[in-house]
Amino acid sequence: MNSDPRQDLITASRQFYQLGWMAGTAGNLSARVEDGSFWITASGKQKGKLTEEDFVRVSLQGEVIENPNLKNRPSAETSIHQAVYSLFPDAKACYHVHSVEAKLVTNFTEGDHLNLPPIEMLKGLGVWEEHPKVVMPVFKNYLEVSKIAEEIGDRFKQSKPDVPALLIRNHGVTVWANSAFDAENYIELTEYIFRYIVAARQVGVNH
Ligand SMILES: CSCCC(=O)C(=O)COP(=O)(O)O
Ligand SMILES: [Zn+2]
Repeated sequence: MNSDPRQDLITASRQFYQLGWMAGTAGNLSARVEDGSFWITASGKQKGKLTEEDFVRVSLQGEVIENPNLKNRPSAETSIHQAVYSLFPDAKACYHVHSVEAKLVTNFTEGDHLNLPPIEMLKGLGVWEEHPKVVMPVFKNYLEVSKIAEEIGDRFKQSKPDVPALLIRNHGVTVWANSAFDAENYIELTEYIFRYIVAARQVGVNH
């Protein structure tokens, strides 16, 4: 585990910003350190040009334990990162982005999950079956973010998801992984899958 993951987070954030997945201040990224606490983007920062001062280190319980700029507040969505790290103790990074497609696909289901197409890219998310029937959980988007985090905890304590990712309706996608490197891959893979779902609809392909 990288003892200070902020440069990895800065690089990933810049790339996602350039791809339009973290437009303006949208999205938040975090990564854990040895003691179980995690560095997370401070709230409201422009995601294309973060510096090490634009992060806050918080404990698994959400207490701020290191803050290079006293004007910083942790991301408004820190409680979701806390829920993810509590549910998945091996997770070392948690990335949340707001692409257009991640929002669009949540309108293709009224239920609490999205069916994923049986495409090769699922292997990158750990699904190696021949004809996979895999879903991604979809959660309601509450103004009170702690309610989203609570519902994530309640649902995933009952049963773990097929893939290390979840959607929040009309909001965005969140992934978690054992390293910052894998979390970046998972964001790229999920975004590809969402683009594929949107494109398949447009040309009338039904899985
Ligand atoms: C313009 S984005 C609205 C808030 C949000 O959903 C987000 O991902 C960024 O919030 P943060 O507090 O982490 O900057
Ligand atoms: Zn968000």
